[in-house]
Amino acid sequence: MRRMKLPSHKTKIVATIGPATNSKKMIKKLIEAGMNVARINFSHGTFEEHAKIIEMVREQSQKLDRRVAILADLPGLKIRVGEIKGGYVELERGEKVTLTTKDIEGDETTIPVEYKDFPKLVSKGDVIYLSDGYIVLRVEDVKENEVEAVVISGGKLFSRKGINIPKAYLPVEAITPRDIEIMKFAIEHGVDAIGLSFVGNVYDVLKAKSFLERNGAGDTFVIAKIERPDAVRNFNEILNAADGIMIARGDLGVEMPIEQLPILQKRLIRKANMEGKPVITATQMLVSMTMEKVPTRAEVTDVANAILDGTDAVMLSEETAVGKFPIEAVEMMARIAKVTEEYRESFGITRMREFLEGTKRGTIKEAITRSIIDAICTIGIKFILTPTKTGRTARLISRFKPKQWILAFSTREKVCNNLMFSYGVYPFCMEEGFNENDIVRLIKGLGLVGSDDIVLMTEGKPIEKTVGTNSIKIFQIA
Ligand SMILES: Nc1ncnc2c1ncn2[C@@H]1O[C@H](COP(=O)(O)OP(=O)(O)OP(=O)(O)O)[C@@H](O)[C@H]1O
Ligand SMILES: CC(=O)C(=O)O
Ligand SMILES: [K+]
Ligand SMILES: [Mg+2]
Repeated sequence: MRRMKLPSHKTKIVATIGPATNSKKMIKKLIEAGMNVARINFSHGTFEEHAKIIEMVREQSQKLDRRVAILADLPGLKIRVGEIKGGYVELERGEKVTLTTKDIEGDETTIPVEYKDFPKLVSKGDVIYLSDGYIVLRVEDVKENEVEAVVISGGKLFSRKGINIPKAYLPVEAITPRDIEIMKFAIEHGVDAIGLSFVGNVYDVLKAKSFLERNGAGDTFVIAKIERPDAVRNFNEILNAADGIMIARGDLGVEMPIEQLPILQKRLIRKANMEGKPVITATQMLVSMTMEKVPTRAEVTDVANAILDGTDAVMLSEETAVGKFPIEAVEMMARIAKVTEEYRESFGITRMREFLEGTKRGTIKEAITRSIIDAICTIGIKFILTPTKTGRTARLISRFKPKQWILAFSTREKVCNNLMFSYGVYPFCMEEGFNENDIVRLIKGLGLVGSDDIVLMTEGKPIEKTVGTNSIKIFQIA
């Protein structure tokens, strides 16, 4: 009998693949260390490189028999610095620099900006943030093709770093022509999920969703990245339309007063949890591990707190894309998750019940998933088994963060992959027409259950006008 071992952590780990990890060997190690979602940041690299990464992730995931979802993160409206001679320049306080829209190689005095209308976005006195706010400039003069500025806070500026002008009104659509090209590429390569950067309102999400649908990829997840104040203001509608959200703290921490981030993170996670939509907490979680083998105490605590806030997934960016210790960073997250999750039960269920208390969410699935929680608090249940068409039932159970694994069974590969964004859900891809006996046979065969174990299974028996999950049963394995 093949004995299967479930992962040691229920929190999902998203790792960005970059120059430090884009080889078969490193991808294999990332998966073994606990990576559940491979993120490709389309702001960097070429389609050729991206295609190779996708192929390697699929191949290694199959070889190791460990499911990994692929998230294509679009560049969106982010304005960026162009190429700089030698990779970076050192900007010093008080120096004058010219930001030009001409396509040149940058140096100490002239920095190229990859956005033609850049001078139209700023006026004298405006503050410009480079590299996630690490470097600050003030505008002195605006010309047709360039902006003169003075350095208020200096540092090393690397090629292709981001530019934020928090006050600027961006007149362009959140989904750029380049994003459309990338979505086409993503569809061709069967990517599971799209990360929509800088969404401002629900229409940005709906546009992306309808583009995917029109191109036969309506089952691709759309993760709305919350990284500007508009998105916070319009959060409820965005959440409603998106399949999941990412708290993109990098840009968010520049676009909004940074001290508001902790409370905002908690509020957004709570709302996403209540709707049963997966939420990823992103950026700088273990950033010191880009250079060091051991993270700071503050970083370890940040990961643990995000988990206690109710995040489904935690994300690594430069730590795994360009860092010196990518594997150690994933292993570190897995360790923090494992230990923290043991303490969350008293938090998770009680808290979610409190949140939902008094909210009338009159759907059958809502009632069913709430009663599952009653059941698992009453009797020792080994697993929650959920056959699912769209993954929705599994996600609604996942929001309570039960201590039992939620084993989800679906015939659709994409549905299974996208359950890799949800806390505590372990998906199995099944043959068309599978039934409840097939599920029991499978988990018995894998050694996940033995005789006398009690399991809970959700069911969807069509009756009258009702389709989808409409009942639960609790039974003992023979
Ligand atoms: N594929 C890559 N090639 C080169 N550098 C990369 C790559 N991926 C990430 N990086 C580096 O790691 C840093 C952090 O990664 P991250 O994915 O958060 O990107 P970002 O540029 O901050 O943008 P975004 O806000 O669009 O996600 C980047 O700024 C870049 O320096
Ligand atoms: C991930 C990302 O885009 C950010 O933190 O800004
Ligand atoms: K991006
Ligand atoms: Mg961002």
